[in-house]
Amino acid sequence: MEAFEVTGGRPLYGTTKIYGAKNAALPILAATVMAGDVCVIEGVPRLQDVRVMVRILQSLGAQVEWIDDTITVDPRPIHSTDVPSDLMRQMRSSIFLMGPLLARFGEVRVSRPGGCVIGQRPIDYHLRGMRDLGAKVEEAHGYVRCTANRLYGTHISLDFPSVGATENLMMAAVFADGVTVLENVAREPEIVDLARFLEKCGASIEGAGDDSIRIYGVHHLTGTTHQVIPDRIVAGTVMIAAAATGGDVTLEGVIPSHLGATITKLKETGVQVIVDRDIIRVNQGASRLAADIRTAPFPGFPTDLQAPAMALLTTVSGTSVIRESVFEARFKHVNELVRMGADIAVDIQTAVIRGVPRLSGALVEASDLRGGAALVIAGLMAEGKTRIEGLQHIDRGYQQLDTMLRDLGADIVRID
Ligand SMILES: CC(=O)N[C@H]1[C@@H](OP(=O)(O)OP(=O)(O)OC[C@H]2O[C@@H](n3ccc(=O)[nH]c3=O)[C@H](O)[C@@H]2O)O[C@H](CO)[C@@H](O)[C@@H]1O
Ligand SMILES: C=C(OP(=O)(O)O)C(=O)O
Repeated sequence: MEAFEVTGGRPLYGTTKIYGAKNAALPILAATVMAGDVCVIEGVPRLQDVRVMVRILQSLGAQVEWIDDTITVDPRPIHSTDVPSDLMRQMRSSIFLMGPLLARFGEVRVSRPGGCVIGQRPIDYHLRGMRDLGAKVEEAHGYVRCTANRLYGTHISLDFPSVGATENLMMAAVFADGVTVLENVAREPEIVDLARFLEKCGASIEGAGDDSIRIYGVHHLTGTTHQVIPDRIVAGTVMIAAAATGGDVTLEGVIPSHLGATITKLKETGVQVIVDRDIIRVNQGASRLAADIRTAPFPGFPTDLQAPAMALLTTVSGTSVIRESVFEARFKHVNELVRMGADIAVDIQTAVIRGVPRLSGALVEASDLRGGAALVIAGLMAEGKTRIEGLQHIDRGYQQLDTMLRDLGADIVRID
């Protein structure tokens, strides 16, 4: 079993370039199945989830070539609309095949998707939306089958601005007859990136990035070339790691407006953050103050940075409160942080963190992606050695996190 071994106490210093976003690349790769010609997707991170998406596309019949950070998909030979259930189970993003396959072929068969276990994560908004667009949705034996001769534009209002449902329904509506209006939708930058990709292929979409999106149905998409946006969650993780170790790190190739809430919270803890075009520099200031965080859909503080932020707050002076308002069970890292000496009390979706002078290295286990990143940050902060197991979770979303941190001066090795 692979593990990270981290010896804490070394501030991170230097410059790092942020690669493309997993949560943008995955829906865009799924959307290529709707294109009538070859699509070239650039800036794709080398991650386990992307490998799974490539295998799904290949299993459907697409020709896929992956060289460095560029994936070329020829969707024309696709002949299957049945997504293999062993691949469905490996990540949440497998659900993104539902909208595009239904839109192009009028049918799709999927099983329930996997992904981080951070709550129940139902797919009811996706299914209800497909029904509203005119699809017949049948669920049996753990599979969902959607069929439709045609999809029809309609008004859909989400109960909660779900990122995945917004993306899936936006894709499904691209070939629907007439106009589809999606309301109370998510506004995450990854949704805007997906809309930009679809528009380059010939889709007609207005309002992505706002809470209401209009999709004017078209009959055909072409191929295109598209560069995926930088990963704001990886950027935020590195910023928090720099602050937590009292270092001085410059991030290149970022979009600072995607990180507004993260920058604000870091500044509240006394960290100096300097923004200059596509560069962010994080420099640990003199004070390390407590902060209260409430996660929320974009532009609020991202739930994906809740766990890394909690690691940072374990050793600031004073008491911090984190309220996780997006997922009902996203505190699995708490017990592991406590194992390292943190003082954290959880009441349902609220965590109260009382700052302690220092963490101490321990054997801990990641049970989800961002919780795993939090344990790595805690290891960098702690006295002595920390061994982090459960790397399969971390590798789903961070491209060689150990190498990236080692290049910034961290003492971290991957051991078998
Ligand atoms: C691949 C990807 O992009 N993953 C991101 C995406 O996940 P994902 O798209 O799964 O997250 P959602 O925005 O859909 O989930 C938000 C909330 O809505 C609920 N919900 C969602 C759909 C549904 O049909 N019914 C329902 O009740 C969820 O259980 C959750 O409580 O957005 C999350 C919220 O920013 C991020 O943490 C994930 O990193
Ligand atoms: C929760 C995440 O991923 P997924 O939705 O793929 O499980 C994440 O990226 O933090």
